[in-house]
Amino acid sequence: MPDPTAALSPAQRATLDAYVGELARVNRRVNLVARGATPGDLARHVRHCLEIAARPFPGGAVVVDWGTGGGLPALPLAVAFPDVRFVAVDAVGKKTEAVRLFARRLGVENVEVWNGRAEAYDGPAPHYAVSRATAPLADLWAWFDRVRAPLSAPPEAWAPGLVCLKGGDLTAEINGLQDAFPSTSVDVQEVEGAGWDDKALVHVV
Ligand SMILES: C[S@@+](CC[C@H](N)C(=O)[O-])C[C@H]1O[C@@H](n2cnc3c(N)ncnc32)[C@H](O)[C@@H]1O
Repeated sequence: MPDPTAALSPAQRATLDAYVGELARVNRRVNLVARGATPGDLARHVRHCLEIAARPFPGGAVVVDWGTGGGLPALPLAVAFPDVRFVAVDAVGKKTEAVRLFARRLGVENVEVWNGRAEAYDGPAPHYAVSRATAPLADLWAWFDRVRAPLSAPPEAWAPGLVCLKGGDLTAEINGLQDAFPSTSVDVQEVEGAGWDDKALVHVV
């Protein structure tokens, strides 16, 4: 797949660099990304999340990030798509507070946070869900399907649905999804990993 950062402006790159600095600083006291992650590791996490930018989200769309942790992938995507509204969801208040702080410090105005379990989400109705390293596909889809709003997207954009980064053997996960939701269809593309296992970009509609 092409370099997901190629289309970013110098200002967007600078914001992402500043985000890596903020993540590194706060990760020392709040466990946002793997303990001991270096700034180089964190930059690879950010780049990995931008694989989701392979296709755009339409302007004005609402995208929910299930289990955002320190803002991954919501914050890098909010920088890449400034006219899309991202809602970063996490059950852990310290994490959503950190994401709120990052967004304020970086001047990223199109990401908001929702603290609580995804099963109980009652924030803005999403047209899309994104996620990385949070839950099996069947859970991610169930959370999204309960609250989703319809949207007609242009052909170059992601078709409304779930776009997530996954690793390992996906066969059991896809079977579990399609047992629970037989009308879903799944597309899997291999993407560059970043030294760990999350090498598939999975799109569910
Ligand atoms: C392994 S971390 C991944 C964080 C981030 N997506 C990343 O790629 O760095 C999983 C996150 O999902 C959150 N989480 C897990 N289950 C959740 C649920 N049902 N509702 C909300 N957040 C959840 C956890 O609190 C944790 O922050």
